[in-house]
Amino acid sequence: MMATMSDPTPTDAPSLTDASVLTAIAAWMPTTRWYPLKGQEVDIALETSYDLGDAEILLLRAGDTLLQVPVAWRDEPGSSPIAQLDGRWLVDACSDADAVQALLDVATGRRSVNGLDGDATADPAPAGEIRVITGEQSNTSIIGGDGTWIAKVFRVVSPGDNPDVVVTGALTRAGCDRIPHLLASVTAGWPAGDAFVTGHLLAVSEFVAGGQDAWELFRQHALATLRGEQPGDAPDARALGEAVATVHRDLAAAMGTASASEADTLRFITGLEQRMAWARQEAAGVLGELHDELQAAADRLREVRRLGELQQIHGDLHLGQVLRGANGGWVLLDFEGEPLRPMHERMVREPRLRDVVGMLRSFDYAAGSALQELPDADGAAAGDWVWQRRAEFLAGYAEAAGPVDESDPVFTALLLDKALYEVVYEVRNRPSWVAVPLEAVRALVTAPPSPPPLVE
Ligand SMILES: Nc1ncnc2c1ncn2[C@@H]1O[C@H](COP(=O)(O)OP(=O)(O)O)[C@@H](O)[C@H]1O
Ligand SMILES: O=P(O)(O)O[C@H]1O[C@H](CO)[C@@H](O[C@H]2O[C@H](CO)[C@@H](O)[C@H](O)[C@H]2O)[C@H](O)[C@H]1O
Repeated sequence: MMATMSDPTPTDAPSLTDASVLTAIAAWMPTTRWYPLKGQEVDIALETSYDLGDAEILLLRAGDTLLQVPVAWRDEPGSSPIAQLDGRWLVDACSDADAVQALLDVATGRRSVNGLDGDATADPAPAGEIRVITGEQSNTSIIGGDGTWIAKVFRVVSPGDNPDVVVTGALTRAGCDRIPHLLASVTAGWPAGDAFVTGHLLAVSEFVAGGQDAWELFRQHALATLRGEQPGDAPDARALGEAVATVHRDLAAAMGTASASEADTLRFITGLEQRMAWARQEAAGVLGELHDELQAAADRLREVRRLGELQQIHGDLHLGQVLRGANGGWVLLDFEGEPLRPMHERMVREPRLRDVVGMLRSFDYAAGSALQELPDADGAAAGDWVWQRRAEFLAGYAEAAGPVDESDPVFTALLLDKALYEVVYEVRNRPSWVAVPLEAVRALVTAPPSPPPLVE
């Protein structure tokens, strides 16, 4: 049973193991943006919990997935109530300033909690008034310390290192100036069968004040273009290419590189084949119509011969992971990798092209989402817009890191791999968006990408 910081006396609220509490949480989770199992029938069970005094971190087993749900009992519903039970409010602790302070104290080592370890390289300011980000997010991020830091609560928890802590930590130590530096983190331990495993729960980073979301900047420009307005200069995709190349250079310096062996290449092809099979199974309802084309594309994967240099990459690079700082420079966020990829696969060295195609897919998404909003707009104009951004980005990347060979089978294979992943992501999270990556898959398996004809 829990008590609040303002009222430390025991309460009459039900205990966490009470069926009514889990039932309430199970009903609430699918209403959140971060819940990754929407539309699936899964039983929810309490795996373990950590007592923060005025709040509690729950690790809930939902099918094969372990979910982090910090909660608190309060007298008032606050801004994110889960349920009223026996006269008290069970609330989402991520929206509760006292509970967020407790999480921060664990990260900085000021509060010791059985089963949790904090690790801080700086001394973040007290939480104060907090603000929870409301956006397209797989996790939950909270801005605190008078807008000086942002704490990310990892919603899906896995045994092993989370690259958002380890990779951002390595880039921070290397002094990379294209990322917000990592300030602190929390690791948890829990029993798993006969073993005892650990995994990251939280990362606290510098907050990029006045940062503008690259996704919104590019999407708004695409929208204005499709509306036939004079949109002005597009956001600087060339500088974005340079920024990505800089982070790749810093990652290589901080975490090393390796020349791909034949075994690496084979593993890479097998990985792509397995991901394609996974996507075709997970999104059978929408990918079924492309059965023959996907089969032929799977056969073409065997054309991949040389992977070149491998290194730690971002792993899920898209415009939503980029901010334009107050000084106009681009900053890359969220090194967690793809949320649908098992954690142990996310710190495997990869070709840098995977990040490059992630960004190219994102320009396509920006135009695709603009077309969804303006269904009568000119599809060819949207295509031109994408090709311009793509050319600018690749030119900037090439300037800092050397040219990208778009005819390389690795490039084509990774583009298709990303689009297939996106189809599964949208089926699970945003079914009304699925047409955007599905059209990309269709185009990639029916005709290779080629630029629009030059206008005389
Ligand atoms: N360091 C930061 N400074 C400012 N805003 C940030 C920072 N980190 C994240 N954000 C904002 O929060 C959003 C979600 O963060 P992100 O790390 O991508 O979460 P998720 O892994 O859940 O997708 C970003 O798109 C950005 O708008
Ligand atoms: O940012 P996350 O790590 O949570 O990434 C996941 O969610 C993204 C959406 O929020 C998803 O990205 C896809 O949609 C974006 C527009 O919202 C678009 O810019 C990306 O290109 C597209 O892949 C990402 O794939 C998923 O892993």
